[in-house]
Amino acid sequence: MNHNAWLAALTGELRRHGVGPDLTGHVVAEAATHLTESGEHPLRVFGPPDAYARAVADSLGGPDRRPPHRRPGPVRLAAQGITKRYRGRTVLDRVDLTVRAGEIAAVVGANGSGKSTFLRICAGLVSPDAGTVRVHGALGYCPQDGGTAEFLDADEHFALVGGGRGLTRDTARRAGRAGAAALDWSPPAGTQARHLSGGTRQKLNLVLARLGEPEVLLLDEPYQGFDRGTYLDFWHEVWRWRDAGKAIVVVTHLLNQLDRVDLVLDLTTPRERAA
Ligand SMILES: Nc1ncnc2c1ncn2[C@@H]1O[C@H](COP(=O)(O)OP(=O)(O)OP(=O)(O)O)[C@@H](O)[C@H]1O
Repeated sequence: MNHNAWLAALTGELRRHGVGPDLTGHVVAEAATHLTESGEHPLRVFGPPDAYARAVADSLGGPDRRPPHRRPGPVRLAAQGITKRYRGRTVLDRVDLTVRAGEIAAVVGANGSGKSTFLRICAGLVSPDAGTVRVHGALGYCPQDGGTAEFLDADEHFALVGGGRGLTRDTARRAGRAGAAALDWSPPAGTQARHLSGGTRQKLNLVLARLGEPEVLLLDEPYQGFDRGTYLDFWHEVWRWRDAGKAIVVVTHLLNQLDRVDLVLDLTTPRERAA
């Protein structure tokens, strides 16, 4: 089955599973972009179209809904009045978000609405033109892509990033391997990151973001390339972290019903909404 046949089958399966036309378009476009960029085979990355469509449908509120919301704790992330312009175009216009310990916030919006830019500003990687970000506690950031070093294997990543967070080599390796196991991944010793599939590199990114148990987690579409089982494992992990008192921000396209999270920041502009 080639890319186009797989994408056509995915479109049909998503509709058959009751996913609306807009979201189906988003999901198929995301998958197409990932396949074009990675050059990987769809069956290897996403599995059969029916299984992937079922995972997406589940994420929209099947039987596997989030557990009850616990009482949130102190403010961990406070972004106020965030404004960013690129080449005279306003990408973010006075955006506010406050996330407390024990809360999950989703950042949603159309392609190019500034979701990644907002997260990068919260992570301190990009300066806003106006506004402030205050983070209370350590911060872990999982980028949409990149973020791994081509010639290092998983254990070397754990040691390097863990070392930066005050963990010994052994502790970092144990924590990294436990995080990987929670995503159903056993990193092979000696396999450099450049030889991992796109989805597995994202698992590595996610595990690295969590090393040292930071209080605030910023996750930029971390599940791209995950198969269905890993995608569901991912949400169970996010809920576990939330219940352990972490403040979590997830950029996502897939959750327009958003019943798995506590807060939603929608960056769609009124003009885009009217279009
Ligand atoms: N460093 C940069 N220089 C110039 N323009 C940029 C830069 N970074 C982002 N942009 C522009 O800002 C806008 C928002 O980009 P961003 O990646 O934050 O959107 P997004 O909502 O995350 O998109 P997507 O859903 O496609 O991932 C886009 O028009 C993008 O081209």
